[in-house]
Amino acid sequence: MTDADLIVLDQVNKRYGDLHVLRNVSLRVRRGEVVVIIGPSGAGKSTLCRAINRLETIDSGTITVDGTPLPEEGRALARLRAEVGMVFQSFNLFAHKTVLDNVVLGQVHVLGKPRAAAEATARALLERVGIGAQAAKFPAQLSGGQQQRVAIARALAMEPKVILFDEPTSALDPEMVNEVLDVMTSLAREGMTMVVVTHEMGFARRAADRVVFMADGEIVEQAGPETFFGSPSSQRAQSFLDKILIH
Ligand SMILES: Nc1ncnc2c1ncn2[C@@H]1O[C@H](COP(=O)(O)OP(=O)(O)OP(=O)(O)O)[C@@H](O)[C@H]1O
Repeated sequence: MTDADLIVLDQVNKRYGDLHVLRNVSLRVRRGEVVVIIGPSGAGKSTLCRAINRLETIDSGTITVDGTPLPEEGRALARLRAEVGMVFQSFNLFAHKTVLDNVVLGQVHVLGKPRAAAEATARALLERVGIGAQAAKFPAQLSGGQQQRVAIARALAMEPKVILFDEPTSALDPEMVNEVLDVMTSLAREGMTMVVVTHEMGFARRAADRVVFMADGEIVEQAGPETFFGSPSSQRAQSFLDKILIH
C-alpha cells in the first residue's frame, strides 16, 4: 500500500453456500479516484461494495480503508460507515423525518456535531445537490431522483473519505437518471473518491478514471475508460459490451 491508496482489497473471497461470489478479488482505490465497476448481473459487484462497508463479511483476504483493517463492531464500525459513505439503489431515507433531518441526524449522533452546525451543513449540501427548497418536506413527497439526491447529501454530510454508489440510478424513472448522474459527475470533478457500480456506460465514459470489469466473482480486467470501451482486452468484456451497447 502507498499513501495514495485509500481502499485496498487483497485476495478477498466470499461464498454464499456453494456460490463463490468473490474470487481472489484484489483492488486498490487511490485518493481522488473514480472507479466504476461494471459487469453482468450476479458478477459480485454489489457484494464487493457491501464488503468494503462491512455490510457483508468476507471469508478470507483483507480489506483496509486508509490503512486500517475493517472493524468488527461498535463505535469503530459506525465511524467506518461515516468515512465510507454508501448510496444504494433504494434510497433508504427515514420516512418519518424531514429531508433536512435525514441529512442532520447522522452528523449529530455519529459525528457529535451541535444541531445548529449540523443544520447549516445540511442546508448547504441540499443546495449543492439542487434540492434546497425541499428541506421541510418528507421523503414520500419527493420524486425518486430528488430522494436519491437527499441520500447523496446525507452521505456527504458525514465528511466521507469515499462514497460507494451501488446502482444509484437503477430504481429511477428514466427522466430522473440524469439529474442524479449530473450530481455524481460534479462530485467526481471536485475530486471526491468514488466507487460506482452502475450500468450507465455514459457515466463510466465521462467520469471514470478507471473501469473495473467483473464477471463470475472475478475482476476480469481494468483500464481507463478510453482503453476499456475502445478495445477491451478480454473476450468476456467484449461480449458484455456488445450486448449492452447494441441497444
Ligand atoms: N445474501 C445472499 N445470499 C445468497 N446469495 C446471495 C446473497 N446476496 C447475493 N447473492 C448472490 O451472489 C451473487 C452475486 O450477487 P451481487 O448482488 O453481488 O451481484 P451483482 O454483480 O451486483 O449483480 P446485479 O447487477 O444483478 O446487482 C448472485 O448470484 C446473488 O444471487
